[in-house]
Amino acid sequence: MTLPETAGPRLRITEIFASIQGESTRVGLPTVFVRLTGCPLRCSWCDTEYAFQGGENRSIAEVRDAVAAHGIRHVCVTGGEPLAQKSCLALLAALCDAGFSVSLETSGALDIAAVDPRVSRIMDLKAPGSGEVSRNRWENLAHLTAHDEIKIVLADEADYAWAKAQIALHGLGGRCTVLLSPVQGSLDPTLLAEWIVRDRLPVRFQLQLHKILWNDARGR
Ligand SMILES: C[S@@+](CC[C@H](N)C(=O)[O-])C[C@H]1O[C@@H](n2cnc3c(N)ncnc32)[C@H](O)[C@@H]1O
Ligand SMILES: Nc1nc2[nH]cc(C(=O)O)c2c(=O)[nH]1
Ligand code: SF4
Ligand SMILES: [Mg+2]
Repeated sequence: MTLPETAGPRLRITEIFASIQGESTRVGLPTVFVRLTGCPLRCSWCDTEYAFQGGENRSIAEVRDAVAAHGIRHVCVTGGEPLAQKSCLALLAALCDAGFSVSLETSGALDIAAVDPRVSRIMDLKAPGSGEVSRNRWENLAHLTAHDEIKIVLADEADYAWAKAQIALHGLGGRCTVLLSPVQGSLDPTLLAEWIVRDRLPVRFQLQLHKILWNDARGR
């Protein structure tokens, strides 16, 4: 007997929406976002606090079908902290099985080793200005491949100095793409761009494109 499609593990979901990918090397691609509810971190500058609670329970099949209904091949699983829900791993595999090109946005505080290798993992390293630097799971670095990306979000010049030191210490530029992104309204993007060029950093400068297009609107 086959189980109904709504059986099995359920995930707490804040929203599923179509937009333009605003971050990572996939920037600009039409993408469906699946935002999982809840996060064990509290980054001082988090722009998605509305995902800390609430949401609705959905089965993996329901999420997959809701994604498919948008008719877009790129999917970004984000949050909140997606890996804080155990069933996220099964969701990522199910989305890959369904033929989507899948990326995952994750804080870097949880183990990324069991994520399906077809998924591009966009992993933050939390800088001191986030207030969560102690949560970085440094063991994760060993699991990253050229298919993944590291993102460091910078609140100020001290965060930039920290990022520069970590890039050198861990040879981050040789592992995968390293994205440096300013906290909007906190660090002047032009200054960050100039520091990167001055220091010849092996990184990719990033602005959150969706905020340029839609400001801080929810579901964009
Ligand atoms: C909302 S988080 C969700 C995924 C996961 N919890 C994480 O931190 O990667 C998605 C991405 O948005 C970034 N982000 C959140 N608030 C930001 C802000 N104010 N400025 C720039 N990036 C921000 C995070 O650093 C992360 O890379
Ligand atoms: N357009 C758009 N692109 C994004 N890329 C990563 C996002 C996220 O919140 O993780 C995000 C988001 O919230 N909106
Ligand atoms: S880990 Fe991600 S969702 Fe959680 S507080 Fe930090 S930026 Fe926000
Ligand atoms: Mg966002």
